[in-house]
Amino acid sequence: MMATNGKDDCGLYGDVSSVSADGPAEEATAGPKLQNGGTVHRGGFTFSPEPSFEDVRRMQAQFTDERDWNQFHQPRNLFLAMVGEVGEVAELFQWRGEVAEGLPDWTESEREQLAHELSDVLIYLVELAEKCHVDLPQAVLRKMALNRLKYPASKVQGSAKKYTEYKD
Ligand SMILES: Nc1ccn([C@H]2C[C@H](O)[C@@H](COP(=O)(O)OP(=O)(O)OP(=O)(O)O)O2)c(=O)n1
Repeated sequence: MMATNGKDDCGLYGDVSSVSADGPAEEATAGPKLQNGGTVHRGGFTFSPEPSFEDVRRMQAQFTDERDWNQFHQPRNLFLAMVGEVGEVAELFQWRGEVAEGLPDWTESEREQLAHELSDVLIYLVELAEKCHVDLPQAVLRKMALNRLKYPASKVQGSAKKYTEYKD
């Protein structure tokens, strides 16, 4: 069972009524059509349902407490550590040219290295959010609702233009 924040689990798209004082547009609350009991399958790949962000927050808090490292884990340090790990992800991609989805030309060892570096980024991101008191899972829901408002599917279909480039 996934851990919660003691808040109502309001589903994948949450209560986004706080997005706008005028109330959310229909597209913001509905979200994309979901298949197979709520999981969108794309390219045959999905994540495991666990651990949740809250699980990761708790495990990292335990890891740092056990080492008396919380004294070093202020927001700025965590942000810099996260950026450093993003740089390590960049190193794995640099000089390779374009990389196809699923990384078919990568060795198992290279894939595992990428999994490690992406995990480092996530671990620091989750701890940074914790130390800044950003409830990350709910913040993601609110931001995705905003993204759907900013980029209505009917308007931007097949175009990668920034929302500021649309005239109306
Ligand atoms: N002060 C620290 C040091 C490490 N970690 C944890 C969080 C990261 O998941 C991982 C980062 O460890 P390293 O700094 O050793 O970085 P790498 O694992 O990427 O090693 P390397 O830089 O050799 O690739 O360990 C942490 O929480 N706090």
